[in-house]
Amino acid sequence: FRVLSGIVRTIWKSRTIPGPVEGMLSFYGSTDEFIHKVRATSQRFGNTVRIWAWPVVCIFVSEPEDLEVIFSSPYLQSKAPIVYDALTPILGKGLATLNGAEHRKHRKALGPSLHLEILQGFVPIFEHNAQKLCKQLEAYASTGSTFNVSPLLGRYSAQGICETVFSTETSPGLAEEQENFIKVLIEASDLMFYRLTRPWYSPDWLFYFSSQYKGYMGAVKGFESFVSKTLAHKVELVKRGVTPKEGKRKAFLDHYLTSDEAKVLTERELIESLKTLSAGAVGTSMDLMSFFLLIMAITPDVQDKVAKELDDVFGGSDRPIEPGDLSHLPYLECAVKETLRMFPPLFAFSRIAKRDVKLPSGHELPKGCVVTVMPYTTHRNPKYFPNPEKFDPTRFMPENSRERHPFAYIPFSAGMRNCIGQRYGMMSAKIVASTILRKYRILPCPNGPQRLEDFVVGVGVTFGLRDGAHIRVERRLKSDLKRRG
Ligand code: HEM
Repeated sequence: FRVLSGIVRTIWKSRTIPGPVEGMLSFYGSTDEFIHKVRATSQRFGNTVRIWAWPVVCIFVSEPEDLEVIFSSPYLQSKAPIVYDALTPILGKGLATLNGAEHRKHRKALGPSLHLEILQGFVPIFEHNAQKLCKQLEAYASTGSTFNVSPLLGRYSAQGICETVFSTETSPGLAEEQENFIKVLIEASDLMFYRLTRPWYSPDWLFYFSSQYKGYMGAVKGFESFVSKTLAHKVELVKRGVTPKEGKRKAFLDHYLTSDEAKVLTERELIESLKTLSAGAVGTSMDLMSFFLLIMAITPDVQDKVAKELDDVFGGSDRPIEPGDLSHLPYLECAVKETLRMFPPLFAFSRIAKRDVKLPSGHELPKGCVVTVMPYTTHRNPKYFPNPEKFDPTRFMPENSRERHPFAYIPFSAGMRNCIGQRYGMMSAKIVASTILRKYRILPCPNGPQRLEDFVVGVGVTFGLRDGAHIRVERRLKSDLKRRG
């Protein structure tokens, strides 16, 4: 009775918030259309929209003043089980899915092993993997043929996770399992989305009858097996006192296992959080970089400015990128940020309201509703981003962004549940972007999109290009540099 009366109360209290009468059904249709429907809904009903998802009440919030309350209220920090339970078998019971004291414990334990100094040690790893990717591009540059760069970016990110988080080069005999792990990391978003959008498959015994059961469970097992075996090997090395020598780069785990925080999590908890870190990193980074490269292909003026900046820093040389170089690439950084504004890989994320919470916009979030934050709509608010459909990196130049509301731009969320991999993700993206653009000019595919509005996007757990980024590449010549003056 208490559950039922709680549901009725939530529905009753949310009745004044505008929204389509047909609720969730208004988004029914292909996933390509989903994001356009979400935008149309917010254009029609405003920045706070109530969506019935019987019996759940979902409230989309996108006004920065309201978001400030959402990111800071202690009553709005718990993940909605209806969304996150479906992701847990692959994502793990780690940072992204835990709540309250458990969440704080994991955050405190893992945060120090991802601080800036440690990340800077990852630069040569990203650089090396970006060079490997460029070698693969060479074949396409010679023939001028069109290809899908997204799987290569997925591999770049997944390989990066293996080396920066697990330092797999010191884990012999796991090559086959690592390959499987990389495959699952690249496919994780699709696998999780399949189960998330089919709530009737939530119980394992019903999911057993699904056509995806075997593939999904194979992925879950592969993930678990790689993470636990690599961890066991690392723990053994630490016990024997075998740690990377002074001056040699250390992976996340090398730091964590020898740090004061190492005893905070049990082995099981660490395995779960490692799964979360890995699954959280790859799909998002692959989507971000796919959008970025496709945008470069269709905005040659922006691409030229990025290339000019790279030439200024590297002088047309082949020298490897160093940590210090990254702060001298402000325009590249702005272009990556603008990509995240227009196409935030996590276009939405949710919390459950533990109490009624009043928002500055005047609406009240009733206890029990699912609060959904929508970076995709927030980032298209013309009050903060005039002409929002235009790709314009200069929006993020300090002189143009200083006065902007801090919660008008939230690709990595904000507050105590913001993305723990934000700096990692930006660094990895800037390194692969700069390595590619130093060597190659990106061109659009003749039959593919020539304008941003032609992009065919698809929604999964992350938001990406439905068919990947199909591009062509051309080797940059020294004469390009001179021509641009
Ligand atoms: C570059 C692309 C990335 C984007 C756009 C992104 C975005 C986000 C967002 C919006 C959240 C909040 C999600 C929510 O509240 O449900 C989040 C959380 C998280 N992200 Fe990222 N992320 C990226 C890369 C990464 C990377 C590289 C890692 C790991 C190295 C990572 C690990 C995590 C984790 C563990 C959380 C959960 C944090 C918590 O709840 O305390 N992400 N990310």
